[in-house]
Amino acid sequence: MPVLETHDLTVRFGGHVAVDGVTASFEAGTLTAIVGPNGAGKTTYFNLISGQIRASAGRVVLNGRDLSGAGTAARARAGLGRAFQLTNLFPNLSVRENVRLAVQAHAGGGGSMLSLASGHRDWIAKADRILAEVHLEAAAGQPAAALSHGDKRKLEVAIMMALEPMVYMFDEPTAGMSVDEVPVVLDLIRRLKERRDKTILLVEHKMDVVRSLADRIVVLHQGRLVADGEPGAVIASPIVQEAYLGVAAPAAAATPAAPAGREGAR
Ligand SMILES: Nc1ncnc2c1ncn2[C@@H]1O[C@H](COP(=O)(O)OP(=O)(O)OP(=O)(O)O)[C@@H](O)[C@H]1O
Repeated sequence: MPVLETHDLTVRFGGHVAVDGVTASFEAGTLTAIVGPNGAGKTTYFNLISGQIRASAGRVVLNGRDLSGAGTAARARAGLGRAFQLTNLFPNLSVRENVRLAVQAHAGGGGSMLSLASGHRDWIAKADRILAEVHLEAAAGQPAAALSHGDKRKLEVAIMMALEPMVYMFDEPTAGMSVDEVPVVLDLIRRLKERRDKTILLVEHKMDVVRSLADRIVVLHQGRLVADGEPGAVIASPIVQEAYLGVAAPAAAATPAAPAGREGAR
């Protein structure tokens, strides 16, 4: 059974259909890259899945459960994890405390004083394990606000890992990062993928990143799903060739809205 499904997912902004009847399903242990020209509807599709915006029509189903009427918090509790919202961080708390709070929230941290005390040790131990995984252990005692942009992103991934979602959604994970920070974040995503039990969705403009990480590519164009499949076949398809590589598509194919090679500007 797929972990996540969208059925005919659609949103209209005034007369503009930003996401138009997108039906797709995503299995555990797979990383799907969602690509398309600027304005194709990729971020809006993410917003519809995570509940940031309400669909005009269609459904979002997680593990067989229809979440279409649920808000963002309920969707997060149900197992949808979205990275890089930046609102997740407590800037004045330490890096470790930020992760510990997420571990505790996931554990449902209540109970007696005794269980709270032992729970607290376990939560910190788990927070430290996660910080080691994302290579932030050396910064554990620093306030979150003191971190570099790249390290903040790692901390956000750590917080998301602490919440143990079923689905990880990354919207341009390397945007705004320095050259030396990029491989660290990509390595994090690669290691999440290697666990084989998570469903990962990645919006990404850089085709080299997509090629190196994706098991599958979904192409959106003017809000519609226009290609979906194994990376080699999708990258070779006329619509992707034209949108990303500047090769003219046959007359029958739709014309992408963005100039060729636009992703290279990111
Ligand atoms: N809240 C909104 N109100 C009105 N129009 C919107 C809103 N959000 C997105 N849009 C429009 O919907 C379309 C899809 O936008 P979206 O940001 O999802 O595209 P994208 O594929 O993520 O683009 P990019 O690659 O540039 O980030 C665009 O035309 C955008 O202007």
